[in-house]
Amino acid sequence: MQTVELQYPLQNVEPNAGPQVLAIGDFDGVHLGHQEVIQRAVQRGVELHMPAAIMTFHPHPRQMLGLDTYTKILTPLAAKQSLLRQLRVNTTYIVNFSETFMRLTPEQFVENILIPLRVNSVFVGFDFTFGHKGAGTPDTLCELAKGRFTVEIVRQFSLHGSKVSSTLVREQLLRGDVREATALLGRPYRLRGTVVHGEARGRTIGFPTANLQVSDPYVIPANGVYAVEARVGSKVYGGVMNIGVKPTFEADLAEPTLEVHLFDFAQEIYGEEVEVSLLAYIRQERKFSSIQELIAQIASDADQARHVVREVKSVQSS
Ligand SMILES: Cc1cc2nc3c(=O)[nH]c(=O)nc-3n(C[C@H](O)[C@H](O)[C@H](O)COP(=O)(O)O)c2cc1C
Ligand SMILES: Nc1ncnc2c1ncn2[C@@H]1O[C@H](COP(=O)(O)OP(=O)(O)O)[C@@H](O)[C@H]1O
Repeated sequence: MQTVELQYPLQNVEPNAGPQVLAIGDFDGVHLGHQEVIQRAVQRGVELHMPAAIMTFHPHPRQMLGLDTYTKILTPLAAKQSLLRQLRVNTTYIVNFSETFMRLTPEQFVENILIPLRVNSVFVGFDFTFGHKGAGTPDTLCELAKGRFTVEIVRQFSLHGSKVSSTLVREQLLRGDVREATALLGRPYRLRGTVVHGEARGRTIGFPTANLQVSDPYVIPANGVYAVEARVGSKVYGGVMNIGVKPTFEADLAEPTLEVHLFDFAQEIYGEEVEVSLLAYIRQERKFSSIQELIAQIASDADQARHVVREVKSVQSS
């Protein structure tokens, strides 16, 4: 997959780039609804013998527009690119969501961006909006195409009776419902970060925990204990993660810490990148009246998490 960064006005579009199929959207989360739009575009590309491209925006438009609740993201750019590659997208256009780009009218977006890219068919979700203040809708896009490209509007994708959306995924994560988030995403929710030093207390209680400093402004799931899988280098380990403020030890931590105890693992990994997949929520974090009680509880959490990891592995291999 090639990645092309676009600045407005366009400069680096090859003048004789062939016609192509294009799916447009923010695609934060690359959830099942997004996957439907993307897969339909990819499929059409195959049928028409044309490359399939995705157009996405960076930074996230809602972030640029200062809508507070959306400053946290589900899939940072690198994760999104890797998912798009797996979906067999040929090109990803990353449009710099600048002040100038933000002010384009729907007509300018079509004439100055889509037409120069020689789009043959454009796929968008039913609730897609574009152009200054989101004035353009899928219907506007059909009108502005004036027969030069086709527009396919992908209808609402639902699961368990609800519209699959990035907002719903966020809500489920903030409630700790990672199983539902997994269902909506079509894969577990993943967080990437670097292992940093903590208080070096974990090893003294028999459960060393790799403290994760996340690499991007991720949506952090609800505080609590989770069964996880964690990729360290090229290997994946089962583990148990605590997201929280450690009330047993700390008076008032402002930000939750993310710490993972990896099963059957004994290496020093400070400074390394770890990618954690959240598999299941186990329990709320709480304050224990003694360290012994906390240790016993962590041991039981670890047993439960091992069970979940085994279950997930057996489903994957069946
Ligand atoms: C599975 C697991 C569950 C945990 N649950 C709690 C908890 O309920 N309450 C709490 O205060 N700390 C909890 N902790 C955090 C421990 O207090 C923490 O790992 C320990 O203090 C080590 O911290 P350090 O990495 O800074 O050395 C949990 C940790 C793990 C790995
Ligand atoms: N099974 C394990 N799971 C997580 N980290 C481990 C494990 N075994 C060794 N480590 C190492 O130990 C560190 C965690 O030890 P800990 O005593 O909790 O210290 P810290 O407070 O610095 O996190 C990890 O960052 C990692 O380098």
